[in-house]
Amino acid sequence: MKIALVGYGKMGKEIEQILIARGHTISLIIDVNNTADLDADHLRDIDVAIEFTTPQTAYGNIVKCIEAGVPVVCGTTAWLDKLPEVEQLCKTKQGAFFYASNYSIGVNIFFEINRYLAELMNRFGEYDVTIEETHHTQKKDAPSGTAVTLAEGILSNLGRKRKWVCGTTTVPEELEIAAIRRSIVPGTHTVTYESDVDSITMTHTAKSRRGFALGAVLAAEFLRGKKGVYSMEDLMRA
Ligand SMILES: NC(=O)C1=CN([C@@H]2O[C@H](COP(=O)(O)OP(=O)(O)OC[C@H]3O[C@@H](n4cnc5c(N)ncnc54)[C@H](OP(=O)(O)O)[C@@H]3O)[C@@H](O)[C@H]2O)C=CC1
Ligand SMILES: O=C(O)C1=N[C@H](C(=O)O)C[C@H](O)C1
Repeated sequence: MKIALVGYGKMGKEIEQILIARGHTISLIIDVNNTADLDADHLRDIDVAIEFTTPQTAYGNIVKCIEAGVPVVCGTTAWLDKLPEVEQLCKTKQGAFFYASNYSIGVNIFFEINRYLAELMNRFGEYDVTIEETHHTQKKDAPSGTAVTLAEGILSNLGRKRKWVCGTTTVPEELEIAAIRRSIVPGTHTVTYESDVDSITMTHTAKSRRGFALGAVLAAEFLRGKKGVYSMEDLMRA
């Protein structure tokens, strides 16, 4: 496939290595210095654009690609208030869009266990639940997109929690997310259920960015030739 890499930071460079290893061609690289090149002319022969930039720039980049008729795989976090607009644009333009807060296969298995455990815990009110995420100090957003997805999985399955908060809370209906920034950690997420007598802890630890990058390339291969909006649940069940 001919790929446009939109964002050439830590993830853009990791994805480039996986693309080359899987025989794809990187036909266009857009970074902060050449955003004007993200237009229909430069995107003409591109099969899929892979977007990993910043919370402030992702939405604009996605719109430009979809308007140019190019399918987009996006991994950028903390812009999702605009997701309904992207979904609408996809319908209007017959476009294709794939989003995941985390492209690692292991995390997506973890998401499924998280939803199942939350449902099970409805019967056991003596357990309180919290989320903790740890990332490198260059990360721009908090909590992580992955922690938000974990929180949403708990909120939609565990009746006694109403909303998530980033930081500490003493309100029983609030789900606490602790966001820790430490050196070079690629991404660690822990869900803990705690009662007076014991605790249950589930942790996913990314050993590097390779798992995120591989998942994003698998998503690009999945999206080629499709129309509509997709997620890792579609990819994992394909
Ligand atoms: N879904 C997933 O699996 C994963 C998601 N992420 C998310 O992906 C995003 C990027 O992460 P990461 O690569 O680590 O971050 P980096 O900061 O390393 O890379 C982002 C890059 O985008 C560039 N950039 C800024 N503005 C634009 C623009 N308008 N167009 C194109 N490029 C631009 C930045 O340039 P400059 O630095 O010069 O401003 C930088 O090189 C984050 O939101 C992160 O949370 C990360 C890992 C996995
Ligand atoms: O910024 C990162 O590095 C990561 N961002 C994603 C997130 O916000 O969840 C995914 C992963 O944890 C790494």
